[in-house]
Amino acid sequence: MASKWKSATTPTHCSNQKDGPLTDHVTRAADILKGHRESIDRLDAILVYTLGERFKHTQAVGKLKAEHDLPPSDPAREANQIARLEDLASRADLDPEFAKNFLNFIITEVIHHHKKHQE
Ligand SMILES: O=C(O)C(=O)C[C@]1(C(=O)O)C=C[C@@H](O)C=C1
Repeated sequence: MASKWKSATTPTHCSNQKDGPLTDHVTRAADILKGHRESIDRLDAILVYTLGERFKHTQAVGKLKAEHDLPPSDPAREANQIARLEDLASRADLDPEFAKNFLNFIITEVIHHHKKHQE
């Protein structure tokens, strides 16, 4: 039975003979897929290390806020960050709505950490 992957990479004009043009296409597609996946893995590592760095700073901010009795959240700062990220996202060919949701997701976690500092 033909797999989903095979059908997605097999041109309609391709012959089904063993070791023929079909094999070439499949091998080429597998190489291309491997290259993309290697890039994706590198970029995922960058994302994880970048987030780790960001949380180091926000943990320090959380401590500072707790020590000085400052509120965990700063809606004005968040509005600026979101506007800036939406602009960056459009220039980076990333959906601005996705960028906004992603930042909000992270900030929600940060505020949760900040509140723990204040307990
Ligand atoms: O800049 C702050 O005051 C933070 O606490 C950091 C941060 C953020 O994660 O960027 C988190 C919560 C605030 O509402 C705004 C921004």
